Amino acid sequence: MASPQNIHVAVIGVGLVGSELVTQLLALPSSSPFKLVSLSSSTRTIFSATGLSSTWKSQLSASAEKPDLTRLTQQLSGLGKVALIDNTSSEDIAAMYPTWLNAGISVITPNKKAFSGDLSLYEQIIAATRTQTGGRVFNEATVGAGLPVIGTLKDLVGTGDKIVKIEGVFSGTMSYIFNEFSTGKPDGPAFSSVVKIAREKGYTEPHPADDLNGFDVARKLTILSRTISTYALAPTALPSLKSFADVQTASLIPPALEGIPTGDEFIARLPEFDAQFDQMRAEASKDGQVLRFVGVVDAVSGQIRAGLERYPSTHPFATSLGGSDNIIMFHTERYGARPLIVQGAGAGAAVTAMGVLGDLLKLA
Ligand SMILES: NC(=O)C1=CN([C@@H]2O[C@H](COP(=O)(O)OP(=O)(O)OC[C@H]3O[C@@H](n4cnc5c(N)ncnc54)[C@H](OP(=O)(O)O)[C@@H]3O)[C@@H](O)[C@H]2O)C=CC1
Ligand SMILES: N[C@@H](CC=O)C(=O)O
Ligand code: NA
Repeated sequence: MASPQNIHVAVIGVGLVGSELVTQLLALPSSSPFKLVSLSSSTRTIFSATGLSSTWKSQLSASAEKPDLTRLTQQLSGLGKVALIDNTSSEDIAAMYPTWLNAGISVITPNKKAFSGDLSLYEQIIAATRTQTGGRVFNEATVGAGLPVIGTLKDLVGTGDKIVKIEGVFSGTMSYIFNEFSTGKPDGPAFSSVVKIAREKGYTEPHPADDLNGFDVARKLTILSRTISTYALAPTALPSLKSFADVQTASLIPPALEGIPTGDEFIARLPEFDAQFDQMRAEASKDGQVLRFVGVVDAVSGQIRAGLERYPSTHPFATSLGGSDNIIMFHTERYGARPLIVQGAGAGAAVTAMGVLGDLLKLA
């Protein structure tokens, strides 16, 4: 039976996550309701109201058309039901969400910028989704990549449970780095070498300093805190964060490497600072401890913080994590004695694209 293909999909950003998302989307059964109509990189765009096919990569690289968000909005506005998927980390694209949502276009994204940046943008987004004609917004992959974190949190608070505290390892990059670097032994691989591998595995942000400075975790904690405040049935002690910069965050970036413009240069200079990380590892090991970069959203005290902490070598953060695993513990009124725990790969193209595509299925 022919598919109705009644949801038109426009994809912005076809890097690691974006190209995997398009591959997963085009591999859905032909009975799926999605029609891929537009693709954009930072330099080129293609649009076809009748649908794009598996030859999209060559079509996009052959296109002479430059991306233009105003024109794209006009093209999409006449199509009926539309989902726009933002796979960039761009603030400019994030700033367009209210316009798209107000035009009835739904937005799905792993991009954390809109939900963790300026509070007024976040408020405009939520307001737009609450109108009769507004599009819907889905951001499951912004925290824990494909892991069910945002959906779980919305279900908890939307059904009246009260969050006490959410704590865990929220960065796939930081998880990989410290799972490899700090195993409880006094020595091991150089810090800079594991950061380089995390980048090669596709776990890091486009600029790896955005992971090492703790901002990626601070953004995720901001998203969780705002999600609680937006959807909880009762008020909490959580502050109204003006942006992720309000989160108490301990950076791992040596001061001399602050502000280095490119990821390549940052990675090239990191070995200069291996000795100081070696020393931290050796000191933790002497006390039978490991280093882990963790985040906490405490809805009772109102404290939200991200930083490097030491845990006994027998702690679950030391024994049960591998690869880019995230672990997120929801301590709530209902899950009082033992927390609800979500754990698994928290970065990487395949699992992140799955989280994005899962949101598209929810929209359908
Ligand atoms: N990698 C991961 O494990 C995870 C990533 N995420 C998030 O997913 C998003 C994408 O990450 P990832 O794929 O790893 O990053 P990449 O750097 O691989 O891809 C980002 C892409 O965005 C494109 N881009 C940037 N600005 C624009 C623009 N204005 N218009 C169109 N395209 C643009 C770039 O295009 P060009 O190539 O032309 O420069 C680039 O290919 C980020 O927001 C990240 O935080 C979330 C969870 C996990
Ligand atoms: N760079 C991020 C990617 C997912 O959000 C991470 O390492 O967790
Ligand atoms: Na998730």
